[in-house]
Amino acid sequence: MEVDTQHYDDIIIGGGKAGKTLAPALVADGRKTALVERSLNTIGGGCINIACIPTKTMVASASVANTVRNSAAYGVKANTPIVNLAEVIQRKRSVVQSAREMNLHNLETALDNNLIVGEARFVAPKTIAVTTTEGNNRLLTAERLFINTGTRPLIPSVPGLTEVEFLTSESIMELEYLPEHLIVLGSGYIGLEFAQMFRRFGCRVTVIGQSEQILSQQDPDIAIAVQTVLERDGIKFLLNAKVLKVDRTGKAIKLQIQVANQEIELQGSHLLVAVGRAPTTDRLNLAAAGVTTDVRGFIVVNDRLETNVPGIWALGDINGGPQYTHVSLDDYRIIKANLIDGGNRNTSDRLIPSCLFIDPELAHVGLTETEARQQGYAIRVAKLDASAIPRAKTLGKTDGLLKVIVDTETGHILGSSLLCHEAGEVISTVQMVMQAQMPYTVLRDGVLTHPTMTEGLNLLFSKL
Ligand SMILES: Cc1cc2nc3c(=O)[nH]c(=O)nc-3n(C[C@H](O)[C@H](O)[C@H](O)COP(=O)(O)OP(=O)(O)OC[C@H]3O[C@@H](n4cnc5c(N)ncnc54)[C@H](O)[C@@H]3O)c2cc1C
Ligand SMILES: NC(=O)c1ccc[n+]([C@@H]2O[C@H](COP(=O)([O-])OP(=O)(O)OC[C@H]3O[C@@H](n4cnc5c(N)ncnc54)[C@H](O)[C@@H]3O)[C@@H](O)[C@H]2O)c1
Repeated sequence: MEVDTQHYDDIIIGGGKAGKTLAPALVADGRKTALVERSLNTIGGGCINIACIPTKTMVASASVANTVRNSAAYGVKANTPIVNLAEVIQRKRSVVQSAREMNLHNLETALDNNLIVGEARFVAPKTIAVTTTEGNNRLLTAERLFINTGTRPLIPSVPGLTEVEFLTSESIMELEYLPEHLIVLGSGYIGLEFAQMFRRFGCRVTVIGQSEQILSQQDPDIAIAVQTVLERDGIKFLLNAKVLKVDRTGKAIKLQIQVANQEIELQGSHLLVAVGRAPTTDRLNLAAAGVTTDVRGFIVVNDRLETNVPGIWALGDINGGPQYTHVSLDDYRIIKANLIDGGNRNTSDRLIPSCLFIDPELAHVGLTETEARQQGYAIRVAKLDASAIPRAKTLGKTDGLLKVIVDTETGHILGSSLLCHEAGEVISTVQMVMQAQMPYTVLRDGVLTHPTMTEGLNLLFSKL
């Protein structure tokens, strides 16, 4: 078989947020660069195709359904909303399609023929083999390689699970009809976003969590506040639960579950599995490159994102760091600073915010109260009910709890969790004050526009 071999300065394997942003930067730096992406349907990476953008597009539809359903409270009469899931999915597809086309255009402009569409695997330390989607076998070698291949849904080993047709975060976004009763396995980010979305579309929803608390990394008071809000929407929770067996009987999926000391049976029409993400390293043949992975299969890197093999870096979810698009983007910035701009950046100096896109949103930055205490800080904690914020009252969006943790000695903010309308936006203000290492009094006394959700920070910090 004839194999075409080409040499590059740099090869990027996988075009997630980091990889697709790095490619044009390397080209602009004068490097002969190739980017290998698995298929034309995945151009642009997970975020735009199967993750952040499609989910938030569908969350927007769920929010409209909810607004219409509750319109009478605002003095506006509307009929009960009818959700046409096929049309919701069509809207999602069109948002994804336009993002993918833009990404393809950008990559082709930057890389020309060096955007290679096919799955890559290592055959030697600095050599990868790619069978392109057109069926050509290519060998590519490079001085430097950047791995940015992301993750896929983790499927737990539950007896019977693989014999029933279950949903993942990808297939649930292709359903054409609303589930009658959606069971969600996993009470983390993906589980909760889909649970509320489908509840607001009009489905019965039950969430199964293995711990006593949902969102296990959050403080208990915040996790309970989130659960309360979701229960008010009509979502049922089974916590401290272990699924023992899954079966299908006719159209129903039947779960045998141990909850505390009791064994119960739960039946639903659909089952979504959302218990975390697995790295896509298994098909990369990293052994041929000598790249080390951890026990879960994520690539081990140092704080400059270097693997154990000189000249090979790993960026984004695949390196085992926090799984967010903005972290993957910052991984790109670290590489650019160190390899292009002559700087010296690492992962240790960055503050990473996050936002769970339920309604109200839950945004977080820095340490939780539990973490601050574990790390030995002397702290002051303030909490504010979202209903105290004037803007929340005007909008009729008074659910939520805002919390901040401050270092008693320095007055610096150590962390904050905001469960309120537009929390994902408001948290950036807290983050900037933290990054600037300003005292919390800046947010207590700063003149903030009235009436905005951010103004709630005046009230929150006044409680300290
Ligand atoms: C349902 C869902 C919702 C999410 N919502 C949010 C959110 O709202 N905000 C947020 O910040 N994060 C969110 N995330 C997390 C976010 O999507 C990821 O952290 C982010 O996409 C990681 O990007 P990455 O750079 O690691 O690579 P990815 O975006 O995962 O891209 C990796 C690319 O590599 C390609 N690839 C894999 N193997 C190969 C190979 N062997 N050869 C060639 N190409 C290969 C893949 O096709 C893919 O295109 C969400 C995740 C999910 C699953
Ligand atoms: N808005 C956002 O930024 C956003 C949205 C979705 C996903 N993400 C990212 O994607 C990552 C993956 O999301 P996820 O929800 O799959 O993972 P997760 O880690 O957020 O939550 C997984 C949950 O499943 C539970 N679990 C694990 N095994 C289980 C089992 N066998 N039975 C029942 N429960 C089990 C865990 O205790 C955990 O609560 C997130 O951690 C986040 O970084 C971000």
